[in-house]
Amino acid sequence: MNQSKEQRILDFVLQNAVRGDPCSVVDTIDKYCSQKEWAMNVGNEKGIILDKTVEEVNPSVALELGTYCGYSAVRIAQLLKPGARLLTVEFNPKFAAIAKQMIEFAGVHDKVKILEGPSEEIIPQLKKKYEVDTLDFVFLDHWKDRYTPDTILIQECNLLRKGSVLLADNVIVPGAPEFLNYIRNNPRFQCTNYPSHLEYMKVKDAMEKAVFLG
Ligand SMILES: Cc1ncnc2c1ncn2[C@@H]1O[C@H](/C=C/CNC(=O)c2cc(-c3ccc(F)cc3)cc(O)c2O)C[C@H]1O
Ligand SMILES: [Mg+2]
Repeated sequence: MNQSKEQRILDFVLQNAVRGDPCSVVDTIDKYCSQKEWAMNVGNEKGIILDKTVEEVNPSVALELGTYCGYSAVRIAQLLKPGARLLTVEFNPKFAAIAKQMIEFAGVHDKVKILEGPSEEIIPQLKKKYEVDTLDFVFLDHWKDRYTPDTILIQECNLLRKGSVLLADNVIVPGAPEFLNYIRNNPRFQCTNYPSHLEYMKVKDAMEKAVFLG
């Protein structure tokens, strides 16, 4: 049975990266996806924006929507303080299995929990089933038409506190126009746009940061 692209990315990491070294895992995925096969990892240019935001927030509890191969989960996890945790949501079991192996190889599995299922089912379970009080940081990188409904759902589930930070990938390409309209016109959020480029390409993209004002 021929391999998937995601399996080829994982195999390349297992053969070329350094076990237990998150940086080498991230760099190895970037090497593969820039030289061999493009894939929708946040990439290094937008990854630096992600890193700076995570360092600024220094979250105790972080949520990621759209794990995919685990690239951004590894980036986020390596920046977390002791005792802090990342919950990452992925509904494709094949991607979840790849990401699990990627995260374990990187040595950050004690900080990351992959929650398998659709975000609209997982988000309402965060408080009771996953013992979340509030979310300090949310990275949105799943289907772009889910950014708005899930941001609304997160608020309805009382998961944000004053100062919680949302960071959304791809607000230019593929684009999340409805989300930008919603979040920029919502007085409960303070928004900042970070122009960048699509991962591994010269195409313009951007990330949007939204701070919840309470
Ligand atoms: C609702 C829900 N719940 C749980 N997991 C969910 C979910 N929706 C998607 N997911 C999971 O997240 C991942 C999906 C991410 C969607 N991301 C994208 O579609 C995406 C697409 C591009 C892109 C840009 C230019 C092009 F020409 C082509 C593609 C670039 C990116 O950075 C992306 O994140 C995998 C999927 O199984
Ligand atoms: Mg993305």
